[in-house]
Amino acid sequence: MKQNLGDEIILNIESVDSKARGIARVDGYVVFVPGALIGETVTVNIVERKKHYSVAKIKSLLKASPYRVQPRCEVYEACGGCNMQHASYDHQVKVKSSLIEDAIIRIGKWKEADIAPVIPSFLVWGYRNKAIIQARYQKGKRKLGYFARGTHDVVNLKACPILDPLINLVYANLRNAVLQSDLSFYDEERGEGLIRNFVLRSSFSMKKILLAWIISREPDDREYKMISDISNGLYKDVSPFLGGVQININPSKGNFIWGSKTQSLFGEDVLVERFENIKLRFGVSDFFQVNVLQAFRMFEIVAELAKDSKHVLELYSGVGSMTAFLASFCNDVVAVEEWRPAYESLVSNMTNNGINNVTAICGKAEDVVKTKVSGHFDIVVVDPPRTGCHKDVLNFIGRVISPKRVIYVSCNPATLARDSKILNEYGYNMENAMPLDMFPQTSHVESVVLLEK
Ligand SMILES: C[S@@+](CC[C@H](N)C(=O)[O-])C[C@H]1O[C@@H](n2cnc3c(N)ncnc32)[C@H](O)[C@@H]1O
Repeated sequence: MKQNLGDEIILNIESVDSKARGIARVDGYVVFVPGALIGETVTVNIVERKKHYSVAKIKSLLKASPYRVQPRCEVYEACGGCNMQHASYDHQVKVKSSLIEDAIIRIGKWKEADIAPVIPSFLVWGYRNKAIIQARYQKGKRKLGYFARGTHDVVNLKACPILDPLINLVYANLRNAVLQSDLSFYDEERGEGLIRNFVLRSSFSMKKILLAWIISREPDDREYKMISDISNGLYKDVSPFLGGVQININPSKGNFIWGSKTQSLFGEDVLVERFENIKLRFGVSDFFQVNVLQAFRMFEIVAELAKDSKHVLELYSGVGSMTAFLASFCNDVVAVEEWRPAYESLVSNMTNNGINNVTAICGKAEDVVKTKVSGHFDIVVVDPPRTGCHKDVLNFIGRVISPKRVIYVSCNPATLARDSKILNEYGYNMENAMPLDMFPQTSHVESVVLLEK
């Protein structure tokens, strides 16, 4: 049935998609309803019409799901950060199980995959160790917060309930001080204004925070003094939690956060996270799993799966968190990481932990495998970003080194399904998939998949 913009209709929600949008069908035509849960009956208005689907906004709930709960965050409706706070945590976990099953079976075309239920997170609030706060000048006002869903409009944010409470503490003090100053915020349209972002990272085990000011140009003397004064004030207010403060200059027009020039204002320029006897350092721009307790659980799962292997190739290794676990179970590990600061942390993490069976290589996995990696590997472990593995990486694994086993760690079920299908063409079968909830209150889901020849 054709719907027009603004039409009011009643829908029954059949399922939920990977963006946590309820899905309803009207005469075979799909309607996405953000914020609706499975089993709900809703009155909606059509707000977007495309050739094959529509998007609708809930006007009223005629039948609410028993799993519907009051979102904890006061800006939840507008903010682009979380999309599942309106569902109970048990229900979120069930939805994620069906999302991963759907990706593996529908996109990946795996008929006999053994998919375990999602392992819930230890913490469901206050777990996230990283915040990227946007500072923007919009409609004549300075705003500090997250982007609204699907736009670059900033939603003013005072605190975020999924963040480590220590980050919220530092951010609250920072926010007050910055808004009291007259420092200018970045205007995306004009490419003017000084402050672009604040990045706050935390170490869960050491109770420390790193703060980076991302600014669009060299500050003048007055601006530099204000940044130093605010940072020093913060240092006094939230001591002993603030480990260090840095300034990064990013003059580019794009969305990438980091510029090439970083200067330390004071304190440390790395954090240390500890798990039993392993200590891992990471810099403010390095990748580090955002939910640390759940991440360590995942590394143990990966190391257990890899434990009978002698020679391991690990691609997309970051600062070496998983590498340290793999190295303790296997004879040797070749670890590849593209981002130079993370590679440097990887090298020092291995040395500092007395791990001497890891060869670290800095470069893009798709290039490194063609030029710097050779020899026999029993297992390849990959943990790529959301975009998945480069096709040359999959080709190298499947055709060139052809290990008996591949462990694929993924934060995106769609690219996992796509890549595992390609590996299937190279003769790998999916032995099992173990999803974990690394991102409570959102529809993201992490998985560890074992593929074997
Ligand atoms: C999802 S993280 C995994 C890191 C690590 N396994 C962990 O759990 O901490 C992906 C890592 O791959 C790196 N990366 C992204 N693209 C890459 C590429 N083409 N080649 C090598 N590394 C890449 C990123 O810098 C990041 O450190």
